Amino acid sequence: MAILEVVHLRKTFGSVTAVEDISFSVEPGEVFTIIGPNGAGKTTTLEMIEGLQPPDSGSITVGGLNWGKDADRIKFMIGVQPQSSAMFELLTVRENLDLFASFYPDPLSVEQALQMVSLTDHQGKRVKSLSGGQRQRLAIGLGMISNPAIIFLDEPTTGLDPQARRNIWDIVLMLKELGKTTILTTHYMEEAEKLSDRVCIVDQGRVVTLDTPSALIGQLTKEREIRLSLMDGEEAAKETELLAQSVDTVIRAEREGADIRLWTEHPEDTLYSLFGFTKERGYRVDQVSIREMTLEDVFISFTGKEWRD
Ligand SMILES: Nc1ncnc2c1ncn2[C@@H]1O[C@H](COP(=O)(O)OP(=O)(O)OP(=O)(O)O)[C@@H](O)[C@H]1O
Repeated sequence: MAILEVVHLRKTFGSVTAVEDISFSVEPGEVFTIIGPNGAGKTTTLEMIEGLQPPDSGSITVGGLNWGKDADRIKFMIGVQPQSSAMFELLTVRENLDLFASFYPDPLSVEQALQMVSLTDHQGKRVKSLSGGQRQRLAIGLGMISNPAIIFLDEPTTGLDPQARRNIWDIVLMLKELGKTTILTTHYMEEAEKLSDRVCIVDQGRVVTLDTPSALIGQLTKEREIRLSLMDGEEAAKETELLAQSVDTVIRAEREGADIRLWTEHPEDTLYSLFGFTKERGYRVDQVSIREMTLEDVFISFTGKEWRD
């Protein structure tokens, strides 16, 4: 049974329709990621699920319960990573966790929470002196302190350096190992691709597609991009480009200086033909690569918008 079910959610603010029609369901233990352009309605959707905003219409079921009748029980089932403004800047990491733990009947021990978010060594530091990554880990620890079944992480890695982002990824993977359900939003495609069991792309308040990262990528055309760079300069590249354009398996080819890019559904056959030609001419190939499609290509294909990082 789904642990979270959202059916035909809609929310307007005056003349602005933030969420037009959003439906999805999440299975227990999944990492479910919502991505979308700015203003797509992600935060509004999360806030409705978290009980912070009432929807205009539609229904939300959390573990078989709904906000209208079972608000108190739902509050104990979900954990929300608070914005940093919800933390007490002058209290230490440990004191913040202690305080949040006191709100719940059966919280994790502070030691467990510290360990989960790798802050044991920093427990005596005041929040105001934490690094961005440590702050964000504390925010997740505060969201987890009630030992909820579902945790909501709204852009937990935005603005963090690559190492700090990886530390958060480790926490998400650990939550999965513990059997928790994670609802994530992110602006980093690589992160969505790596961590998510399923990805839901929303645009203009609607779900435009929803599936596993590999199924979403697999829906795209089978076209692959080959990049080839020749050591023998522009003239050699021009000739090779001309040859490439006459190869049956090549859909199109472009050249910039000594670099050639071409698109094909049959990379192996195409490379045989190209290498046959360069070998015959005695041209030396400096670099060759085949670019795989990524979630970013899926995003652009479904929303028609460039991704911003
Ligand atoms: N309280 C509000 N009052 C008026 N308009 C709002 C309010 N909250 C959100 N909106 C509008 O609703 C739309 C969706 O906003 P939302 O914050 O849900 O998008 P988002 O996908 O989370 O965007 P971002 O990636 O920029 O955080 C936007 O046009 C936004 O300006």
